[in-house]
Amino acid sequence: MNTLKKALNESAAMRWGVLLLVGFVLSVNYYFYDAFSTLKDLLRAEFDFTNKDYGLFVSFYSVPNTFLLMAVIGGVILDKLGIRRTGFMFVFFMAIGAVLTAYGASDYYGAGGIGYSFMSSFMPNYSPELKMMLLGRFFFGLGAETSIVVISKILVKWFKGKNLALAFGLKVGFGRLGTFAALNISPAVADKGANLTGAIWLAAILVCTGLLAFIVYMLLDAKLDKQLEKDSNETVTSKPFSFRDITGLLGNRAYLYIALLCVTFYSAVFPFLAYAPDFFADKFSLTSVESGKLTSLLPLGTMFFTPLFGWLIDRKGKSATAMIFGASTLLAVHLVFALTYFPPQAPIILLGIAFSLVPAAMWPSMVKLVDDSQIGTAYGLMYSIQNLGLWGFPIIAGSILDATNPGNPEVSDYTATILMFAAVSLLGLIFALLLKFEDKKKGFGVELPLNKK
Ligand SMILES: NCCCC[C@H](N)C(=O)NCC(=O)O
Repeated sequence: MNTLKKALNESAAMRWGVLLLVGFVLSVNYYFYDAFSTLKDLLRAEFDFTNKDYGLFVSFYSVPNTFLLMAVIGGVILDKLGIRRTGFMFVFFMAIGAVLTAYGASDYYGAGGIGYSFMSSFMPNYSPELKMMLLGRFFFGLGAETSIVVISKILVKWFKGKNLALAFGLKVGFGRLGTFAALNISPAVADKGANLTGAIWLAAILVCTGLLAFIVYMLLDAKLDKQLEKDSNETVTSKPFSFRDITGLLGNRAYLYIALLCVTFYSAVFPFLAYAPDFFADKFSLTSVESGKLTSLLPLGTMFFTPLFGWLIDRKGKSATAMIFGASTLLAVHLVFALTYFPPQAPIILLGIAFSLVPAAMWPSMVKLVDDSQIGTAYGLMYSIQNLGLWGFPIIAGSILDATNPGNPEVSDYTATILMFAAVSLLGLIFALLLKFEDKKKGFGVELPLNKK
């Protein structure tokens, strides 16, 4: 930099302001993802959604990221086109997807609005409403996952060398804030079905305001680049992308174990969360507002615990042990949910601890396993692998639920479904143990404090 003026990222106020802006984009992303879990019964009543239809809707988020490898490709595009253009494009996709989903659930569309007859013309087993909502969820997912990768890169740009780990922990906290808000606001706005479309439109409008927030961020980003005398194309990697980068990563056993822990652990949490309000409502005879509030204890706890555990792991290390502890707690909680009528508050708090420990330990551990030049590809690949689980398990859960509750009753027995989540958690525990053994054997230093590489 050849100017005496302080660059924007040198100002703490600016850095935390940027975190607030992009944190908001992440919050609305998570809000939309989770806004439907408390509406599951209302979707059944209004649009005749079976459990499998609902599972399909949840899972469509992951279709572009898994089958089109969009999270990996998004990472490569990010390195080529830079933060502003990639971020705008993918947050825009998120907004389009959210609006299409809300449109699919709207009265105007249901009364034969634009696209209704086309959506009625194929696959008659799926309603035109479901098909339009699936299309929306597809675009939303396409934009949402890569926008998380973009936000990670933004944090590195502004916070590298200045509380980066804390910034990452707070970033997860912003995501959980979105989930917490969705679980409380969505059922209240839906008002037992009197305003179902209003609740979905609210979620879509929030995503659109996220796009506005991102545009404001772009102005700051451009100013910072100008100050740092970068060209308008921003930082780009000179190294061309090669598929050998991916095979190389998968050949690293420690990376493979952490990716497999990622897919199994998150598959036993996010798809579970999509069913949790309905599960609690059915098992403990709660209203949708009460079960939404109960489920929201989970993101509420993780909002505070994740930055705290991140801060501890930075200083004390023990990441692999933290992942083992988190995965075993998840397994115990699912067994309690499936097999007992133990009051759910305590297990939910334990689940919150597990759901803070594993993310706080897992994501930063990557710097111990792969070279800095491969971090983007490593995260992108891990997201794509993770999305395979986020795609498959909501459908599997819905299918098990349909099979064990013939006739799509209002109150369902979730025992077999939750036992399936327990089995997935057990796999996660096995991968966490394998990671610890591999780290011990090869000496990556996963157990060491993060600031000592
Ligand atoms: N919004 C729900 C899906 C987010 C998935 C994302 N790839 C992820 O893993 N985020 C990390 C986290 O702990 O939320």
